[in-house]
Amino acid sequence: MLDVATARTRILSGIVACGHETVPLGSAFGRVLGHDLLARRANPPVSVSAMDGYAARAQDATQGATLHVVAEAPAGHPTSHVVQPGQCVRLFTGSQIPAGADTVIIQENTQREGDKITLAQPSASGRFIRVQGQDFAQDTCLLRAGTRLGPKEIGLAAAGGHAWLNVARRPRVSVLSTGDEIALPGEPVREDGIFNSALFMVSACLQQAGAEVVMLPAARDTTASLTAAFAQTSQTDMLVTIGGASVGTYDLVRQSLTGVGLELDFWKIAMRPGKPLLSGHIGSTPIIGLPGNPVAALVCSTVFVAPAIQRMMGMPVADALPTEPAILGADVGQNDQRQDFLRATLTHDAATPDALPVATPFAAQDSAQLRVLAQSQALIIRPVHAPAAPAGSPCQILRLS
Ligand SMILES: Nc1nc2c(c(=O)[nH]1)N[C@H]1C(S)=C(S)[C@@H](COP(=O)(O)OP(=O)(O)OC[C@H]3O[C@@H](n4cnc5c(N)ncnc54)[C@H](O)[C@@H]3O)O[C@H]1N2
Ligand code: MOO
Repeated sequence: MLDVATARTRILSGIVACGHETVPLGSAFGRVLGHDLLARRANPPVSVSAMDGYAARAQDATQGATLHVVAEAPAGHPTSHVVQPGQCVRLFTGSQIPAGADTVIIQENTQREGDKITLAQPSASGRFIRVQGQDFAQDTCLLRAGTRLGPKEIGLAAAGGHAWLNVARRPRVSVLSTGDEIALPGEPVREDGIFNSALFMVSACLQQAGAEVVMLPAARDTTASLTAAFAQTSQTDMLVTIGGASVGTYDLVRQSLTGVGLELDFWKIAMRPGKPLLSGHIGSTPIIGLPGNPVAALVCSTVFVAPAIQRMMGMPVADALPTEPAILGADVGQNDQRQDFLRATLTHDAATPDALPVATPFAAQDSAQLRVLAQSQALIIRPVHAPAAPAGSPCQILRLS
């Protein structure tokens, strides 16, 4: 069976980036920048006050000095007055610093009487002034191509004067669950029926990665039903199936996909959970067949499918899994020929906050146990044939979001 690292590399190597489109800034959250973004102008565009107070010449702003208030310049209403010796201009946070002034005296440090202020403290040159371009100069590269746009990146793009952004098109991913026993939550369900947790869980994982997900109605365990469902997916950038991937008589996904032109890359990998994973393509469309056990479906989505979607959007995704070091919180036994991904909690020792997190595996590791999965913050990765390891040993983890 193929090892996990090779399977991931092979899946990612078959991914081609989607094209770009231009979207309004207000719709750009979560998207990935197509080009480097340069500042259209400096921020701040002129030197402004960081406080409510008075602009003056620092050499006049000595303790006990009295200055003449000659103008008022609210933010958005600059004055053309040039500050002369003995003068000051009343201004507010964000007001442009008038010519001639090089310091701001905060109003708490002044006593005002009519058009005169007396200073309780001196104010040095440059004090409380945000100089032009303090944040960034015009044409500074604010964000690199491939950056995912979260709230702070959106704010930076706005500050740089961008109303529209060139972003990667969101890959459209069809997600098809299979199985005669599967019912949608809320639907009338047979006594032996199983709610379709994997469809919603996998779809959420892929949406989090940036995909536009099309959830198809579940296919029955027949070649005819599966083939009819595949016919609905022609306008898709990727097809992800759930279930029917194993060796049972009614596990018909692989055969049915072959009937509609699947070129299989691999089927079955040395992974637990996730053994019957299938990868290939129909024409230029990547096809991933996830195992039906819902925990296996999510673990495989996290390890293989979400990074493939991120690569389609031009994000930098390494072939290697983004693992981190941790300390085992419980003894673990010897591993067999499948790389294990143990559901685990993560805790941090408050006494030694710089220490590695402690990853404690749940005793229950069945790949149908969604409650254990929901309580897990990470997967402990146990290499193939790893020897037994006691609590306190180093280990590698993959964080779950
Ligand atoms: N003889 C063998 N049996 C199995 C093997 C094997 O190697 N030899 N592999 C096991 C492994 S590992 C897995 S994982 C499962 C995967 O099987 P399938 O991909 O064929 O999945 P199904 O048989 O369709 O379903 C398995 C299990 O998951 C439930 N399920 C399916 N879809 C959903 C869904 N959308 N939401 C929630 N639950 C779902 C289904 O009811 C079954 O209980 O095969 C093992 N067997
Ligand atoms: O992938 Mo399966 O869940 O290993 O049992």
